Amino acid sequence: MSQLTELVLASGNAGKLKELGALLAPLGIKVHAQSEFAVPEVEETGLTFVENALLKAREASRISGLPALADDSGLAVDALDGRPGIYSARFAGEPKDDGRNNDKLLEAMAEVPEGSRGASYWCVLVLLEHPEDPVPLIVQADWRGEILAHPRGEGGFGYDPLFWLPDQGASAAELGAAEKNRLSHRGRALSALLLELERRSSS
Ligand SMILES: O=c1nc[nH]c2c1ncn2[C@H]1C[C@H](O)[C@@H](COP(=O)(O)OP(=O)(O)OP(=O)(O)O)O1
Ligand SMILES: [Mg+2]
Repeated sequence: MSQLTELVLASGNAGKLKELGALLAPLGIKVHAQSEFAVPEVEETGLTFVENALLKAREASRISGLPALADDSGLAVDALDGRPGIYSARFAGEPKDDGRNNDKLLEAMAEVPEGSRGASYWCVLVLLEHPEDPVPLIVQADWRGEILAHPRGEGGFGYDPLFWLPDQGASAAELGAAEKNRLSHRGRALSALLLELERRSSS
């Protein structure tokens, strides 16, 4: 890929925009929200994070005329056989709502004992140079934690108040923004994406 100086973030999620924007802006990459181009929310019909991220990136790139970065992510809970997974945003139905999703997760985990409450956040990032890009740059990363029995913290978004990090002694919603970005599935996926971009542009 030629030098990446400008892109559209193919997401309507304010939490993702904030986190990815904070990581990309210092690199001199001009980041546009897809709302600037009135990109509509695409139906996430894929069965994997990769497929859904591709759908979102392609639509945003097509409408904006810019390279597009999409994030499809979610929470896979061990005791729920990996649910809600790709359905994380719609776990409690439409319209999607973080509060109702968290309530539903607490309810689903009510009988699960301490020691069996492990879970992983997953983040897939897809970068398309243009809508017909045949070689999308694709990376994925996870973040291990445990599901709390009660919410803690005010930061982050989504399931963060229920995502406990034993090593930090904090929920994801109790971390500072920079610390979350350093540790998280999203922050680490973006590091991998930037490495791969670097490798491509220098070869
Ligand atoms: O760091 C995170 N902290 C908390 N929750 C998170 C995180 N990362 C993903 N999640 C949850 C939020 C949502 O329930 C689902 C993503 O769903 P996902 O379809 O990728 O995003 P979305 O619909 O909110 O926005 P969009 O598709 O426009 O990017 O996983
Ligand atoms: Mg979505």
